[in-house]
Amino acid sequence: MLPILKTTPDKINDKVIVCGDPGRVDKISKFIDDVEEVAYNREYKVINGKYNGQAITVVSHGVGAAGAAVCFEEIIKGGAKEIIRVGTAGSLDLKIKDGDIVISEAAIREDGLTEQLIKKEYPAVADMDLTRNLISAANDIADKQIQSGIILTVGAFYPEIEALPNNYYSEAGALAVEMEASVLFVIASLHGVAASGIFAIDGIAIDFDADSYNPHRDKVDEAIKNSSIIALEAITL
Ligand SMILES: O=P(O)(O)O[C@H]1O[C@H](CO)[C@@H](O)[C@H]1O
Ligand SMILES: O=c1cc[nH]c(=O)[nH]1
Repeated sequence: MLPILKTTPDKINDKVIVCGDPGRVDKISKFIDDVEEVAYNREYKVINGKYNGQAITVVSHGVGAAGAAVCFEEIIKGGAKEIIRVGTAGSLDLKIKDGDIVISEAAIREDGLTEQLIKKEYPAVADMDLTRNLISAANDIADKQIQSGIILTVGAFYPEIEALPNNYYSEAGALAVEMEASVLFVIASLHGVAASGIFAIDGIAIDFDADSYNPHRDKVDEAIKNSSIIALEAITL
């Protein structure tokens, strides 16, 4: 039993797409054949289906490191061998705008969780082959140029007395910020599982202004749709 996903290991396919929002699982399911809802417990919605004739699982992991880590550990226990995260992220580079797409080669471990699993010196890197597949599928599908590079994973979404470290890592060349990729890459690497990520940009997150954050716009939806198709192509190449 996978107690928090509330399903059994035989329901998890080798190829898994993960995303934060359970609603995005439904959107991705529109591109998949023979869709079967497997489980829906807490923020974790699990569906199975086929893409390019190959068995695929799609799972939501919610917002933030701790809940996502539970999902990643359980899908790997269930037998996942290749995992791609389809997410949204804020831009840390003024040349990368709303509706653009970023592919992650590695993630900075400001997630607040993975240091409880392994020392911070251990890198959070994406699998090279899956990342290459994403870049190649993106070049075939998207009509805009797609950037790939290092992204930032942070534990907090809303800053308080302390600011988010967005500007610091922007200066260091990070392309975008989100909240789960480093967790995925560390846990996947520790288990010898391949993982990568693709992100729809939903705003500029340099001098992050949480009050103006609004991912619910057509150009972001379009980038999420394209990212989903690119991920499905990449994982079945
Ligand atoms: O759109 P998702 O996949 O949830 O990704 C991003 O959006 C959420 C914040 O709104 C965080 O989970 C962040 O990583
Ligand atoms: O964590 C996130 C996700 C999307 N956009 C942001 O600015 N931050």
